[in-house]
Amino acid sequence: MSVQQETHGFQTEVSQLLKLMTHSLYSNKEIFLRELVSNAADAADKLRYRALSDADLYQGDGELRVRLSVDTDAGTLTISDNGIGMTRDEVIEHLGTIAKSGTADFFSQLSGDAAKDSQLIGQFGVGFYSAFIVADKVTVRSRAAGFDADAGVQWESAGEGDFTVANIEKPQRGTDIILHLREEEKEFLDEWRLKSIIGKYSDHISIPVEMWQEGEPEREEGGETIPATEGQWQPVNKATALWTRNKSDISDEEYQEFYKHVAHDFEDPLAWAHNRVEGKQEYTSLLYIPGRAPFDLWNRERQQGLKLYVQRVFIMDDAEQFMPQYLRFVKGLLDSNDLPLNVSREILQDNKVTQSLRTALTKRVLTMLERMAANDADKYQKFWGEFGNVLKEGPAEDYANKEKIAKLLRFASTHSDSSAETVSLEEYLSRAIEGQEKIYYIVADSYQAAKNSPHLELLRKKGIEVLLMSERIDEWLMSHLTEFDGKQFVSVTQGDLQLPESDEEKAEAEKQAEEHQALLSRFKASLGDKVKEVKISQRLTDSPSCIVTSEQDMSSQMVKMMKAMGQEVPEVKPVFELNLEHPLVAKLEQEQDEARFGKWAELLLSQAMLAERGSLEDPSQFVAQMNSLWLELSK
Ligand SMILES: Nc1ncnc2c1ncn2[C@@H]1O[C@H](COP(=O)(O)OP(=O)(O)OP(=O)(O)O)[C@@H](O)[C@H]1O
Repeated sequence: MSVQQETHGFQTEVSQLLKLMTHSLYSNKEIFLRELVSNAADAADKLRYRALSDADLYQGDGELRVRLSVDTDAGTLTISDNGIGMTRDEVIEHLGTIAKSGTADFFSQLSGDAAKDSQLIGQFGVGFYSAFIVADKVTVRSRAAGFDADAGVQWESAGEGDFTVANIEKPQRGTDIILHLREEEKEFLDEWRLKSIIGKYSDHISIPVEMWQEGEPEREEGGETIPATEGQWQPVNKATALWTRNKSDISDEEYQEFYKHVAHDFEDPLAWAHNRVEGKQEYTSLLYIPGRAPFDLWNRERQQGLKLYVQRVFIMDDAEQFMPQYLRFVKGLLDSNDLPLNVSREILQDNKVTQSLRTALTKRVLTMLERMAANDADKYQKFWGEFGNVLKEGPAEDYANKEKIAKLLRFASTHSDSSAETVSLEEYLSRAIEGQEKIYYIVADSYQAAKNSPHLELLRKKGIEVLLMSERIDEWLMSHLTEFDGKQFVSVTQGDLQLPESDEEKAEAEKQAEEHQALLSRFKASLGDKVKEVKISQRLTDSPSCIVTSEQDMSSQMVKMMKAMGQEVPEVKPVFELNLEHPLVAKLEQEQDEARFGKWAELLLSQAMLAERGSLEDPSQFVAQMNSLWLELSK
């Protein structure tokens, strides 16, 4: 008997997800069981946690477990737990909406191409809704811990546009998920098939997953009477929390499956580190590097962090205090013996134990990445492709580990002709030329702009490698990364390059500066306060001129970034550099007409500004000047 039946529509994204799932996950249908058992285990964890402060919640039933049962006549498979359960409001909220921020954006990216979308959906996680991969109707009966039998609720849906909810009597606490299997999915009624799926995906779940074992009548065997046995629920998984077992007893597959449970991911992780620490601090950690960035990695409201256990008892999901922001992609768990069982987010916030755990775990992740980089370059490259831009936040956030993080960075460079970020700083230094004391880099709007920048000309000629950066985060990174292995970073668009040069070269440069002092002064007089200074360039071979910013000023790239964020930026006057070898500059030196000289000088400056900044304050003036000179020349 049910009362107060209501019909609700699914949130649009849920309807989209349901449609997509049935089309794109057909090749790996059995994962629905992993997802539902994983939810049941989470529900047990949550109840155990709540019961720490209110033992009455167990209502005399503290043996938490999941049970699978089949009804071959009805064609149903039921996954039943005695965990925390759900109230009517919770059922409506949790099984009708997706509570992740950024979900709508995510769905707007889907292409309609099943193969592509199934890749994306793995990033998203399907959880409960995976029930509809194999069922054409799903009934959920739940009763929240702490309520009486008449507070049960029933949810039912055919997975199309809507679901119904009604109040019911439910004698036991917890949740039953009843799958009305599609005609072609009846294989999931088979006991052996179910056992093998549980063995494959759910061995590591810390509560028992049980199936009913029929009793046997009394029988005679070899003249002996074997007494009748009664039917009973039998566990079919190992039911010990994976991280409490010995490393040597755990297979890679088990680690991988456990990852999918804690991370709600579909794909295998790239690497993991499982450590038990005893002594002053006692804890076990199991940390994973995912194989792919989640869809909401850059979403500020995204939940992140480790699952926290205290003495084997689940305390909370997404404990973000144990990892710095720049390692926010790390998944896994921490089981501490030093934190109190009643620990809350507030207590964690400024707690000494938290601090030292965070330091230790950060180090573990960095070591894991170092190992990956050293032992499996391909894998590391995959990691870098997914999470490199997050790791670049590291030097700004974590001063103590700056050098370690710097070693893990990868860049594009003039050494290869590819935009792929593969060059490490150690590799860069191993190719430094004789006398090169600096690490040269350029930050530009795109790889092409960086690669073709006139500022690189002389360095190219001298065979000095330059790191080419063009990600949004790079300017920020470089404002915090000032040296590596005792060598300073130098932006090729800023200040003095301090290139290695011989005594003759030095003497030659000084001589040139003296000889052409008049030209420099003429330029300065003509351009006035449009420029800070006019200099002979050390960087150019092919271009006539370029602008650079002096070391104390904000770089052009930083100015652009601040402006894009709507910030006021003080005007930065460029240093104007001339290439004396260039015929245009040589010609100008001969120019007698001061007015004409002025026009040429302006034009050169505008060109250099355009090449460096990508835009001009007054583009139409530039065009007019150009046209007028052109006309004059063509006379
Ligand atoms: N067996 C259950 N007992 C109690 N609550 C449950 C159960 N199954 C699901 N829920 C509730 O429904 C919510 C949604 O479940 P769902 O599996 O869709 O997402 P999730 O587990 O939060 O994350 P993911 O989608 O990544 O698996 C859960 O967070 C939980 O609150």
